[in-house]
Amino acid sequence: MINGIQVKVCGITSLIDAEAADRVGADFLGFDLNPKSPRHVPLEVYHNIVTHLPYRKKIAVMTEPRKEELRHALAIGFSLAQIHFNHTTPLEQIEKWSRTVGARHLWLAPELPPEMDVPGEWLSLADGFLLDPFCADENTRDSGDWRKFARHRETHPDNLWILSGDLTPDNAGEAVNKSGARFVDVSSGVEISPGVKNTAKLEAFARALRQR
Ligand SMILES: O=C(O)c1ccccc1NCC(=O)[C@H](O)[C@H](O)COP(=O)(O)O
Repeated sequence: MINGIQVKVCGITSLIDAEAADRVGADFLGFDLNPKSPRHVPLEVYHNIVTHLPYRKKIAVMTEPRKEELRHALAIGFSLAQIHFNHTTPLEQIEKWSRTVGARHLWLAPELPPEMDVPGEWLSLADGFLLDPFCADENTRDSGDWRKFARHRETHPDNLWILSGDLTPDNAGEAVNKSGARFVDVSSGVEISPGVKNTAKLEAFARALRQR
């Protein structure tokens, strides 16, 4: 927790990076299990890392997983699964993911078009939602997308709302202040290359949250 904000550092691929994230105050560490991701972490490496950091919450980051993959992730010690999926995914599929691990072990990270809100029928299926409120147009970022995050958080306080997507040391303070987020997720904004974190950027990110 940094200045009242919970932090997840995602895309951890090494013990060095896990320890650096831990030192700056990350509450959650995200491990990408998608083999196609440049941040993919093989399970042997994951096991080696968590042996040294057993007390941190570990998130399995997955893209539209099969039921068996999801079940396996929880069985080998991940605290919960974060599923990335397209907004057109049928409700029955999301219900299956939820039934497989239980809503309290599930975060959903839907790719939503800017004009689309999280559908009401998804809310009971997962504890948390990652909402990426950034949009291509810099000019509308301030007025539209921060409000979208804030609106979800205020309207549905029983869910955990996690601000994610393109957060950096430069924009984290403003992002939190304008969105009202109490939980942020950062990955590429604290890297020197995909899957390799940078201690100075992690420290700068933490400083931005402390000084906001
Ligand atoms: O990081 C990836 O390569 C990735 C690939 C496929 C699905 C999800 C992926 N990453 C998720 C995350 O890193 C974070 O949870 C989050 O979306 C923030 O990422 P960033 O915008 O890089 O801060």
